[in-house]
Amino acid sequence: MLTVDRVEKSYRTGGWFSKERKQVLTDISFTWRSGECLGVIGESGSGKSTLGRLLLGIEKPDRGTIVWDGMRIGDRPTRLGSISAVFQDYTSSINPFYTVEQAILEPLKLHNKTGRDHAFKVDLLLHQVGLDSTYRHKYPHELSGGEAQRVCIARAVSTEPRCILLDEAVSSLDGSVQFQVLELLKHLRTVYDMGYIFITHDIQAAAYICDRIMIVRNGRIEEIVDTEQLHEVQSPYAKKLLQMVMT
Ligand SMILES: Nc1ncnc2c1ncn2[C@@H]1O[C@H](COP(=O)(O)OP(=O)(O)OP(=O)(O)O)[C@@H](O)[C@H]1O
Repeated sequence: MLTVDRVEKSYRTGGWFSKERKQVLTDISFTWRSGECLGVIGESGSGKSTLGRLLLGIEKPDRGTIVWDGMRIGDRPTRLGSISAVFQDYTSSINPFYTVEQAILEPLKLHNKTGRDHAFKVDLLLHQVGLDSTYRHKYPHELSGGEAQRVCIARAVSTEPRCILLDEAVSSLDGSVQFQVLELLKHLRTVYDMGYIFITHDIQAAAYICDRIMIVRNGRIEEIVDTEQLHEVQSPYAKKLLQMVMT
């Protein structure tokens, strides 16, 4: 379980010596339950990716705590094997000089988990994301957007984390490919018994894959709602956001 308690985050604006700061996240508290898919939706600039970086321990909050099963997510041993990530920009997510096999093995090496059976493991992961063994020796520039994102997903899954944070992971893909990757994520979730934190501005994609949806506005949580009750959101902002996509 991931518990976020009264998290605040601001960034310095202006130059190095400026004392002015922009508040990006304010009083963020919620819980991610093991195995669930929690959507985080909001308009551009609402602080979704900043929240994602804090949840991954890449950045620290100014105030508040983020705790994974009682341990701080900022501590490397806590997050290794617990949470991994897939980002929107799949082209820069993979080292251009790495083959697909090297890219997939990278996190396993970090975990000292590369055994003699690594070729088998890569084949299995490729198969699970819908790619065949011939992809092992390809380079990123030889992949389509959908294929590259599948490789990123295989890499995120390789260490068998309990949660994958997906930050706009399907947003750059076109319609049918987006749908295929959402289907793949649904499938992998059952195979690996894991959950997701699904950051997106796309309510429809979130509604398709998520159990609960957290609506973020100007760095604050506006509302958290079960996806089944999405049409019953309470706050005027959430209602407006929904109307915009439903019409
Ligand atoms: N490292 C940083 N330094 C300064 N300001 C930042 C930094 N990262 C984010 N911000 C600011 O924080 C605000 C929220 O950005 P963030 O990327 O978290 O929003 P978002 O909801 O993910 O937006 P988008 O959907 O467009 O990616 C923005 O105003 C952004 O300019």
